[in-house]
Amino acid sequence: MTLNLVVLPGDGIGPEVTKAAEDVLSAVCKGAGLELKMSHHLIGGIAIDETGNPLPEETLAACADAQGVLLGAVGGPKWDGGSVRPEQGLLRIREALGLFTNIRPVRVFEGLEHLSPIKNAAGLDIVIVRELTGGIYFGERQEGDEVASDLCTYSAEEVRRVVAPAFEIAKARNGKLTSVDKANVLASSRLWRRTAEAVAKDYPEVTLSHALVDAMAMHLVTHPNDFDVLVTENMFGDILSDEAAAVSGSIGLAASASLGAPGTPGLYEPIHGSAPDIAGQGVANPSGAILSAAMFLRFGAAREDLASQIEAAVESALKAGVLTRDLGGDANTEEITSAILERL
Ligand SMILES: NC(=O)c1ccc[n+]([C@@H]2O[C@H](COP(=O)([O-])OP(=O)(O)OC[C@H]3O[C@@H](n4cnc5c(N)ncnc54)[C@H](O)[C@@H]3O)[C@@H](O)[C@H]2O)c1
Ligand SMILES: CC(C)[C@H](C(=O)O)[C@@H](O)C(=O)O
Ligand SMILES: [Mg+2]
Repeated sequence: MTLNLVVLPGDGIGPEVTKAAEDVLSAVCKGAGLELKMSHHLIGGIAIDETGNPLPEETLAACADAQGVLLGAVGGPKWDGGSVRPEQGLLRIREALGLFTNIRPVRVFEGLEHLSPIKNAAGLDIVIVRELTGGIYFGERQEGDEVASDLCTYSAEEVRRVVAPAFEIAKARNGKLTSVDKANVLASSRLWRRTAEAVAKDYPEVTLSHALVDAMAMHLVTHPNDFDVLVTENMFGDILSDEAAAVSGSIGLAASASLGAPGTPGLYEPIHGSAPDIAGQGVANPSGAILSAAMFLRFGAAREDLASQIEAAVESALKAGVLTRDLGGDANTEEITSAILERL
């Protein structure tokens, strides 16, 4: 069997962390007798520099043909203020591939409990399911000098199609789902809540509760262990997932999978950005990218066994104290990657 993966390294630390993830994927596939074909394409700032377009047609065509896409990160100060922005490439690829479900697991790894900024995070293991192709990110935008607006629109179908997989994930875990919204203010959130309630009827084994996003932001730093699976709209999910990742010790640890209709290619990327402050130094934490590669094997290749192998190797390297700077250590990207490779 051949796995066909498109790699989009992007900007800043993107190429540093995707290189580490590629090395790990190659090793695991080789060990399992799987052929892994990888091709590299442009996205983000580097794509603007080379083609004027943050998502060249050629990149999109390659992604549409692949089994999965591994992305590093896009953006950076070089392109800030320009009329074309690297982030547009990322939003366009999510939209073009129809990646409406973004799965962002967050865990406090054994041995790293002390790195959490909160005292009761030990054992944290939650999954944030973020809607990824709707809401304020994709609504009508008006940008004037004195007035600007971004419209947040959701249809019931857009809510249903992301809430349903969140229920599936909750059903396979502890049967607990929290839907996060701002239903005390926003009409789109009231539709979100009603729709979640309607979908709940198909999942009698899952207990659905609701939380307002401001309170949820607080719960994540006071008693995050009370939660298991969260589902929420695009912007709330963006913010809460960075917060949850910080609670786990570092944003460098957090992975994600963005999925669309069955049979279509998913996008696998760490949740962090291009980290311009450390780019080019070889010190970025590649764990989020490597764990995203594991999610590719799980969701894009149906190889749960190989995904678990990678996750166990990452956990073991971290537990052994091979830590990058963001985790208080002095290992560089290459050293943590080697430690993970040794454990595979
Ligand atoms: N998916 C993406 O491509 C993505 C995601 C978020 C931000 N961005 C873009 O990235 C650029 C920088 O954004 P930002 O600074 O707000 O967020 P960021 O996630 O890039 O960085 C925030 C902080 O976390 C640190 N950090 C992030 N990833 C790390 C890693 N793997 N190892 C160690 N430390 C890490 C950085 O050094 C920085 O101090 C912006 O242009 C933004 O739009 C892109
Ligand atoms: C870079 C940006 C467009 C992106 C988002 O807001 O979705 C990022 O923050 C993320 O979390 O993937
Ligand atoms: Mg984000």
